[in-house]
Amino acid sequence: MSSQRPRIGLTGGIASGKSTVASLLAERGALIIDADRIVRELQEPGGAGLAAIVEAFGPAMLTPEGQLDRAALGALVFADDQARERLNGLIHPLVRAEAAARLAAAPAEQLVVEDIPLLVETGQAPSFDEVIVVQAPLEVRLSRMERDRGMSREQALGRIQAQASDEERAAVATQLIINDAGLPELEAQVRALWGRLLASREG
Ligand SMILES: CC(C)(COP(=O)(O)OP(=O)(O)OC[C@H]1O[C@@H](n2cnc3c(N)ncnc32)[C@H](O)[C@@H]1O)[C@@H](O)C(=O)NCCC(=O)NCCS
Ligand SMILES: Nc1ncnc2c1ncn2[C@@H]1O[C@H](COP(=O)(O)OP(=O)(O)OP(=O)(O)O)[C@@H](O)[C@H]1O
Repeated sequence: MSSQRPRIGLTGGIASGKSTVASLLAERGALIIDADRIVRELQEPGGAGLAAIVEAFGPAMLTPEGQLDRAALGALVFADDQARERLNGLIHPLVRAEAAARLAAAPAEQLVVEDIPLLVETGQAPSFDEVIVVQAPLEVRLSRMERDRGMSREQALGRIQAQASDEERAAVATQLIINDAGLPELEAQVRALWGRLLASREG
């Protein structure tokens, strides 16, 4: 077995099925580093991310209990490119530092998959040996966002437009997962991918 662990990234547009793919890989033994989860931890009261957000956008971004008002910040940044870029500039360096620390601390024998929704947007693709891209049809993604997150179609489209296109992500993918059918079909693709990742590690 090679001693050098491959760097594996997992990405895809909002509601494409990334977290589902991450869970299926975790079931097979991958360690998942979840960028969205790191963001949420940084945004807890007392976290460096929340302090930076309040400094940049003001106390209107807090609920009366002192938590991040996600709806208020989301309404601002998904309607205003400049505000979103400012938020990204504050949060992304903190996320990268925390992800790097977790990667360094991971057991050497375990395959680590970094689930990073904005991997392509943040220009990180060249740092990865593998870029797994999950894609699902636009209509399916929109109805998931309306169903699961109670978003209007306009809000859902605003988020999709704040991200890279399917073509941009496909251009840097080493593995495309097309999530356009049911869970058994998705599982079959993940099983094949896992076999290839293990084989390339051993090869
Ligand atoms: C704006 C916030 C408060 C909205 O919170 P909310 O609970 O509504 O959404 P959540 O955090 O669950 O994000 C859901 C999805 O939205 C998309 N998204 C989130 N932030 C961004 C962004 N800055 N640009 C483009 N898409 C984004 C991603 O696909 C993400 O998976 C939150 O997304 C946030 O703090 N974003 C900034 C940090 C970031 O860039 N996160 C993305 C992954 S590193
Ligand atoms: N093949 C599938 N068949 C049925 N439901 C699916 C399938 N793939 C994903 N889903 C469902 O679609 C929803 C969105 O999937 P998931 O949370 O994995 O997407 P995501 O890309 O991680 O989303 P986000 O960007 O919002 O974090 C979930 O409710 C999930 O159970």
